[in-house]
Amino acid sequence: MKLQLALDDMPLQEAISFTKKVEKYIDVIEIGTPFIIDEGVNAVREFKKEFPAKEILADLKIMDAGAYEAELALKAGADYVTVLGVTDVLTVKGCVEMADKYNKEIVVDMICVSDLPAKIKEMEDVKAHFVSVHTGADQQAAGREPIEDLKIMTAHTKKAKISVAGGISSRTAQMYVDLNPDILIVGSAITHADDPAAEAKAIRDIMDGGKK
Ligand SMILES: O=C(CO)[C@H](O)[C@H](O)COP(=O)(O)O
Repeated sequence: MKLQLALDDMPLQEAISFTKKVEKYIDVIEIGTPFIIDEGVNAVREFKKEFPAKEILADLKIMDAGAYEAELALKAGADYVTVLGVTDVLTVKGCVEMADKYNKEIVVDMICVSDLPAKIKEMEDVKAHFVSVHTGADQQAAGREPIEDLKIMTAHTKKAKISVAGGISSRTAQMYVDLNPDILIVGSAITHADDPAAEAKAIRDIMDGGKK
């Protein structure tokens, strides 16, 4: 199981300095959607240069022009690019074909997907590499969390790898780890912590005590 750090709300240089404080606990660095809106795919390029041993996810949340947009991030050095599950399957297909060309992977963000089992099947039919449970920031503010969707996801996914995001912290990580996703995604619990390294270590320790 990998730990993905989501960087959403820091400028580039601050995000690089921040990541140095927690890098030993994490496997994947996510250039989050607000971050990439602010800095562009150049942030992917800069992070790949600074952290060559880490995998980089570009959280583009692609909605159209799948192949073209995915290639922008893949060319910049992304190991993973996200596309939205709510979009047309043709867009996902375009992303997957482009990622395969680069030998990289597409993560389908299932935010706002209402029929998860049907969408999982559709995504697996086009050979999406990952399906990702996601309770968004606005949904979290209304008291929602991703645990029930992760249970549905693990029950219905046959081939794709699974990641999960949405307000996960050291307080809640165990119940997600128990469901054995391939990637656990944590953003604000680490980036907004009083002691980010301690929070990242606490989550890593829970993961290392769980299934790998
Ligand atoms: O994709 C995102 C927001 O759209 C976040 O990066 C993701 O939800 C992880 O952050 P947090 O742990 O704070 O929820």
